Amino acid sequence: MLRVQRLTLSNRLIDIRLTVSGGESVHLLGPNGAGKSSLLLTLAGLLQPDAGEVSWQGRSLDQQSPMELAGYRCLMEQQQQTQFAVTVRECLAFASPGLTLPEELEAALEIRQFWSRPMNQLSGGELRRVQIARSLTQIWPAVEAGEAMILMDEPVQGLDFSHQHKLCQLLKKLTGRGNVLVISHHQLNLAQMYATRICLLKDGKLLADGSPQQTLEPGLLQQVFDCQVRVLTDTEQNRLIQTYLA
Ligand SMILES: Nc1ncnc2c1ncn2[C@@H]1O[C@H](COP(=O)(O)OP(=O)(O)OP(=O)(O)O)[C@@H](O)[C@H]1O
Repeated sequence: MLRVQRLTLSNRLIDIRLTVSGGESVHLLGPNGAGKSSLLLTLAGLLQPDAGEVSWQGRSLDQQSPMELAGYRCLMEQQQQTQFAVTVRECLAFASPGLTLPEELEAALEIRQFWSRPMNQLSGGELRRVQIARSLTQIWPAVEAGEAMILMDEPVQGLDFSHQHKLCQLLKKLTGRGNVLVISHHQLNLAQMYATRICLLKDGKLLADGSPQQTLEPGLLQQVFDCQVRVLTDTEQNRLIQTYLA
């Protein structure tokens, strides 16, 4: 279980409280600058809060060495620069020496076709798929055991429609094993399809935390995004579809 108590980080995060149990998939939504990346970095133990605490399985991250954290927690950051001409194979081998790419990662991310290509010659979406694979392979034993904390900052950015869904289906499968997922992005439709919970952030504050039905609600979305949002329901699938009204 991931637990966040009264987390404050300058004016970027204000009194955030959050508990995420194994098997939950929490999607962070909010406008640019809301605090999603700051929250993910703090959950990962990479940013030290001014106040409050992040704990995993009852132990504060402060009590854990970088080595221990690296065994069960991954963070795929939003901006990942690749200046080096290492191949995809070398990049993955560096992240997880001796590990062959798990078949279920390949099925969703389809990166073997780039195996011998230099990282700095991939397209934006291709590179993102490799970066997702690298993040997950780094902690693969914990993922397989259902004991991982998977943090992803806008992993769907740049992915085509099909790979967005393949990634979300993969993550759903992984949380089904008991792993914790906290992911940020800007796709309301993906959130309604794949989130078990949605957290709406604005100006560093957690404005709402609940199921897709509770949070993808026109009044709340208007408050968060400062624009009118119409929420449509696909009655055949019993799914919500959100549409922005100009
Ligand atoms: N290194 C930093 N030092 C100080 N302030 C920062 C830093 N990085 C981001 N901020 C500020 O913190 C606030 C939250 O930024 P953050 O990157 O967490 O937002 P976000 O919700 O992830 O935004 P986006 O959707 O644009 O990625 C913003 O006001 C931003 O300008």
